[in-house]
Amino acid sequence: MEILLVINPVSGNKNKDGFTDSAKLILSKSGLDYHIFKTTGKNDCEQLEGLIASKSPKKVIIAGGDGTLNMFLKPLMENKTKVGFIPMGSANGMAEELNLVDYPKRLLQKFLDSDDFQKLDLLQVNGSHLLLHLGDLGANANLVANYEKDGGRGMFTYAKHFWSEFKNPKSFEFEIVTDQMEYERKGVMLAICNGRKYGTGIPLNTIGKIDDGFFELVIVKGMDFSDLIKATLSKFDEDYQTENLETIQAKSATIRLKESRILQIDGEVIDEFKELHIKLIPKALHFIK
Ligand SMILES: Nc1ncnc2c1ncn2[C@@H]1O[C@H](COP(=O)(O)OP(=O)(O)OP(=O)(O)O)[C@@H](O)[C@H]1O
Repeated sequence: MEILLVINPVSGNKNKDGFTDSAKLILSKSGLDYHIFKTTGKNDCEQLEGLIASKSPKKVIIAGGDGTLNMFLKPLMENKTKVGFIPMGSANGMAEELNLVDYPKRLLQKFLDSDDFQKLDLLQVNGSHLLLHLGDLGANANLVANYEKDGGRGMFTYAKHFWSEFKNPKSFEFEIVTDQMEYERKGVMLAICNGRKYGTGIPLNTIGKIDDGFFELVIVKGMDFSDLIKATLSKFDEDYQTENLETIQAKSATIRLKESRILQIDGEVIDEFKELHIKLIPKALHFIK
């Protein structure tokens, strides 16, 4: 089979009926053999593994949020499948990173037409969780966890939790041992970056590249209102600098915390951890350009 189109019908609280109809039209016109798989929220990864095994699709194109793409990283990596991603989530950090800012229909057409691909690095955390874009411990992970627990959704709920977490973030101590150096540090947040920016466009570091064979640990030592303003404005100005950030580049690292903290990866809460072992897997995902 040529094309497997995966659609998360609930990501970003966006109705995908219109997109699904347009996609069927585009795929039929292309004359390519295709199948559409709508995720259900249950055993989706196993389902995709089954579809890859039975139908051997040349390309898998995923429409959803960053969490949807993350769910399928393992089989996509293991099968060296060519992947396209149509950002239709709430935060869309990957869209910022990979410049996927076109209309969904146009992105679909681009992925159908192109055979060119770029090999992206992935990070493996504690031997099992894969990270494509960004993860963190501390203030932002707490924000993601509280937002997920809250019955409400949308900007207002997000703003409420953002404010309660970031107005007075609590710092914590940790030790980092990379393939190069050892560090003892304290901060309100420790970010694990394969890329550079949050979905809001707020950059965490200026050196990260998603295919350079390195990842970056960014220690946010403190955060005040002027930092947030500077970070937001820096969307337009890459010269964002603050003494509150320290960037450590590595190929592998162990992080030891004094107390367990929540870890979020690509916008999804994973669990609480006291120790993290991070390893870069170079050129693991074949991403259609
Ligand atoms: N049909 C479905 N019903 C309920 N949940 C679903 C369904 N399909 C997938 N999911 C769940 O959706 C989550 C992934 O959503 P995703 O993160 O892509 O969207 P989002 O949170 O709206 O976007 P973003 O990550 O960009 O903020 C996974 O936890 C997955 O299990």
